[in-house]
Amino acid sequence: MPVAELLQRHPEIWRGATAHPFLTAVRDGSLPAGAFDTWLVQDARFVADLLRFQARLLARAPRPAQAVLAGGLVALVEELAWFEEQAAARGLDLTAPALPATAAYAELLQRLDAADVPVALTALWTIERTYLDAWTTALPGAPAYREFVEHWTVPGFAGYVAGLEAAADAVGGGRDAVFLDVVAAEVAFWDMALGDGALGDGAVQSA
Ligand SMILES: Cc1ncc(CN)c(N)n1
Repeated sequence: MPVAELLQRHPEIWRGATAHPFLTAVRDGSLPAGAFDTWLVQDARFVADLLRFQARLLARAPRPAQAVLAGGLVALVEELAWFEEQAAARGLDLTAPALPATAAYAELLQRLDAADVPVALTALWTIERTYLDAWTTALPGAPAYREFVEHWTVPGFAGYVAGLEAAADAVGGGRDAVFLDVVAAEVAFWDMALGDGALGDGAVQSA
């Protein structure tokens, strides 16, 4: 099954991850800066975890998937530098401990080291496709967050996600279980930033 079919097979959980209240609040400007900052610090940790996962996946990837994975690794290193700049500008401490959703996502990535390559590639495509579609939902972004929304919706990122899709399809990806695990981890990650009730009671449940 092509990986893109997974989106149609699981529309509700997909919508929960890509039209989350965190994203609509980024779009309309109602997201408190503190909730965004919590999310930003945790996402920097996630990117570091993803870089390690992807490096391990590249080491065992089939020849046709190497270029897209290697290109993605370089982009993640640049992304980490960008997070460091943003954190410095906002006065954030990137050494803050991982919150539970971040730690759980890191554990999922570690478990995927033991999964076969089609499953791991499906996971990586799901991670990046979810992120792309989520930030697309937040377009154009309220002025306070516009720079971030624009950063994660550039055509180059969409092209990278398309490359991952082709790599996953070429090895027969399209596995429901790992797709559902990753999307659940993405939902939990958005929820985490709203965990202190940043948008008021019931905001997370209304996803
Ligand atoms: C939680 C999450 N998921 C995905 C991405 C995309 N690299 C990210 N930065 N953070």
